[in-house]
Amino acid sequence: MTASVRRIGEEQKLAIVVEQLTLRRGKVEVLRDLSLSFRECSVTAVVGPSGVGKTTLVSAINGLLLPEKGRIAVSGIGALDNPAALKAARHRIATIFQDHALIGRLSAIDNVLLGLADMRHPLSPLPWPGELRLRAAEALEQVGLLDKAAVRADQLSGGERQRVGIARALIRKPVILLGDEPFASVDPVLAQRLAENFKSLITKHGITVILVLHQLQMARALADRIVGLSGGRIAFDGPAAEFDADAEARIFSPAQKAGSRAFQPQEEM
Ligand SMILES: Nc1ncnc2c1ncn2[C@@H]1O[C@H](COP(=O)(O)OP(=O)(O)OP(=O)(O)O)[C@@H](O)[C@H]1O
Repeated sequence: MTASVRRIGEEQKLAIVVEQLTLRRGKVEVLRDLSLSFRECSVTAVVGPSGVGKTTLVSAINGLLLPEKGRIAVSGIGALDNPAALKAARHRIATIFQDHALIGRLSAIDNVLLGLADMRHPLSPLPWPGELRLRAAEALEQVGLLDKAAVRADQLSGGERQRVGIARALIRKPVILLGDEPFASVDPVLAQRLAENFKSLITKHGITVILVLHQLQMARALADRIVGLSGGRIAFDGPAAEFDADAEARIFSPAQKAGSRAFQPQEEM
């Protein structure tokens, strides 16, 4: 066992340790020898050009992608390298997905309850118990959507669906919350409100949060720390307040700022 993975049991302040992580998607090596750790109750924004591997990193932390090399350890669980650890991680980590991943024909509240799907048989015909419905209603209230609880997800706006996705993550009372562009489809004014509400929720519940964010203004406002990825590696790692124009330029080349994909991941030899 390597030093930083051992440290997770001893150093309570670390919630997650990523150590020398290398991950390939198809034939492309997306993340290369990446090491970083996340302190408990911290809010980290992961930024970088399109295709740089932000989603890949989040998917590795929530156990959806297994590292090819290196390891990921979560406080209280240890390395996520066996089925028992991955199962335990699923109980502690919740993820808000980029595409919301809602079921259109189900109501908002039933979609929120899907966050607890592992608590009962997936084909159970029984209604959800009252106390869990109450918990779902509370989660909807936290994102300001209680009045839409009975509305089908496919009749909600993009921003409302996004908020249902956030409520579905919150209902799990996660210790670690991962978000892949959680405010992407919300208009800027609502995104600002939602982000403020979100920040007070995570502060209140002492959750360790890692968010992939495209909007740098949002990253600076929401996060304590920014991690900037470029070329499969960490190009910036520091307090959000220090993520200045130079750091931004280092990560986003002018071509990428204009929307083209200048980043070319290293092809397999
Ligand atoms: N299922 C997959 N199979 C093969 N390659 C993939 C797969 N998913 C992603 N990739 C590739 O892996 C690389 C990293 O993708 P990833 O989604 O992690 O990037 P990202 O930084 O989150 O991008 P974006 O900001 O556009 O969401 C990209 O080059 C992408 O094309």
